[in-house]
Amino acid sequence: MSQHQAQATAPTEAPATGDRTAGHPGTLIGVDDLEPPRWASVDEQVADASLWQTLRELPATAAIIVRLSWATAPRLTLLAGIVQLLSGCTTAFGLFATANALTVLLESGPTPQRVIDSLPAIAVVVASFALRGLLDTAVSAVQGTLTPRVRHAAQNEINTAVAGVALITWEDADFRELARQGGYHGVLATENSVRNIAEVTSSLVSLTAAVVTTGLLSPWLVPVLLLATAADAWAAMTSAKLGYRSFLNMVSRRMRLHVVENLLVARDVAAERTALTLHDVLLTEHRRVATDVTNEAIRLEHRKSLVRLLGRTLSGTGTALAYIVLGILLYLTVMPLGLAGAAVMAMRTATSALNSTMVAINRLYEHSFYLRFYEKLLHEARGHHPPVSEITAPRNPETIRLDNVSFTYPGQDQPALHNINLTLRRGEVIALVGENGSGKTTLGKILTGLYPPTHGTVRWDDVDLATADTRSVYEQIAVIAQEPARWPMIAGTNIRIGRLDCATHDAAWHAAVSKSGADEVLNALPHGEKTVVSKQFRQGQDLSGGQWQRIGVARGIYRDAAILVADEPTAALDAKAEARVFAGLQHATNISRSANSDRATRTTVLVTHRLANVSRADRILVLDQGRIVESGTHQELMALGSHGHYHQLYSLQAQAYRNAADTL
Ligand SMILES: Nc1ncnc2c1ncn2[C@@H]1O[C@H](COP(=O)(O)OP(=O)(O)OP(=O)(O)O)[C@@H](O)[C@H]1O
Repeated sequence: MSQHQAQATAPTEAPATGDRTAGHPGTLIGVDDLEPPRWASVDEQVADASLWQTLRELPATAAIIVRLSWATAPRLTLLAGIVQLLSGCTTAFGLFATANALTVLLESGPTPQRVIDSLPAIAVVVASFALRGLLDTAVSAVQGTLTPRVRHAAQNEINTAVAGVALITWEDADFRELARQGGYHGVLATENSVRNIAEVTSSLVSLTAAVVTTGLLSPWLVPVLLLATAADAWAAMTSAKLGYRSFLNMVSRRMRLHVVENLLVARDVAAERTALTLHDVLLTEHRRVATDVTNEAIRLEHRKSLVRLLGRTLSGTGTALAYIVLGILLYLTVMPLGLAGAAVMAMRTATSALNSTMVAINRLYEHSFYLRFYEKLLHEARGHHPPVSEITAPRNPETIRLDNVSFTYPGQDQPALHNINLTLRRGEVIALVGENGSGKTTLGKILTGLYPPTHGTVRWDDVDLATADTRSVYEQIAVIAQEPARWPMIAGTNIRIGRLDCATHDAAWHAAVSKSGADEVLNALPHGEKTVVSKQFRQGQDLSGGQWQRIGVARGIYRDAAILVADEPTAALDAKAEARVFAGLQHATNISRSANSDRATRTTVLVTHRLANVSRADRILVLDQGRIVESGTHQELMALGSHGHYHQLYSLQAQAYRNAADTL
């Protein structure tokens, strides 16, 4: 039995109610090891890079942040840099001043006199501390203004890049996960990195001052101090690297957890979750994966503790060595006692500055990994933007022509469409029929330019859509989806969302709501079209499936587009509403839809299994396994006789109605 099977059949905490996943070969999802995303395997190379290689990349990380910060608020960035440097310089100055005061205090001679002699030096120390306090306040104020702006800019950059990707990109699960992780961890890392860079700058200045002071007092002390730091640096960076590697190892487990967590709370599966008594199954699966994740987190912490222990031991040895060297210098009278006091203080300051530098560099180093998500997401998203083109799609095209079009979904072996040749003419109502999975929805997306064909061309008049500006294409289309989007807004906006710039109650609005039957839905709502139709809000309410479908149809008609694809627009409608919608769509094809519309007619593509409704279509295309196998009017296709696909499908449906009528 494999380890995974063993995990699946013997979950760590099977509830008393019984573990229904235990009988599965594998897990609830069905496969245990979900393949990690592509970008995670690329990042493994990053996690395996040597410390030196990664250190060398830190300036590049800083550059990303400085660029972003500069682009967001150049003056504020400059100011942040200046106050941070000044604050570091003041610390350095304070250190020199303190060393000076100590040297005077510990010199030989009567104590009262030494105290009096050191007063000016002590005054300088006090002044430097006061200035440091002021500058620290300035640093916080500037940081507090800059950091949220940088985060906002980073989020905006990501949103803009992600919003612009071609529709087909969302078919790629790796990209979706990258968008989720990069959008969260990456943006958070930009904010944190701004702080870290500021910390690194200021602590490096203090560190330099402390090391220089120590070196001036005795150059022998510097190498041992640096040895202590190197050990700390190694420990901090090794532990960051371990953390990142563990994150990558757990990516697919966390994805699985995310899926199960969503299922536990998602409203759209709540009824089935309850009726199928899935709570225990989901909880078991969650516990099983969460146990793996927790064990890994514990293992990681143990490994990190070991690394830290080793680092501390080495760095403690380095510090001890520094004090031994100081003792030897005193013993050999190479260094007078007066200077030794200052040296101790400088060494303590240097150690603390080294520590804070290391902590800051380490944090920056940690965040640099997640900044990669940010950069990678930006890069990938921009790479998936449709090319910019000067060519615009024709308004209200006369013909839509598909030549030898084939289409395969990303990551699939079998094409969903094979070698389609087809011409649609303006004003036609075309019905796409065929069995489940025959390619109807896919064909609708290809001829509207939503998906690019894998082979072949789609032309609107003479313009190849592959060369056209996509926005100009999408402005010409309306899609009534099989399951229309349920926008979490008021009912009216749910209808107008495809043409928000239009007047509120024009002729197009009335046509859309009456042809779709959405008028009845709006009338039944407590606040009419102003009713919030989303349970995401406390005052919101939901609609039935059929009511949503009417809203979806109204939205499609209201869009007033040259090409309308209605994909199963009536699947959830009652018979009366269905007849009304089909009549409405047919009618909407042949009339001018709004007073200010310059289009005479539109092209309508109907995808449906309700064959009684397509008999009046101008042309019916029958698809089978991704190919058009028949084409013609209802009469022509019925004339092909009982061997014809359409004839068979139609007769089956008609027979079902006749049988039902006979039994009454
Ligand atoms: N997003 C997708 N990724 C991969 N394969 C897909 C995807 N969507 C559909 N397919 C596959 O492409 C083929 C055509 O699907 P399509 O949705 O176009 O069929 P359809 O005729 O509209 O089906 P139905 O009548 O059930 O709505 C099917 O084999 C389906 O499994």
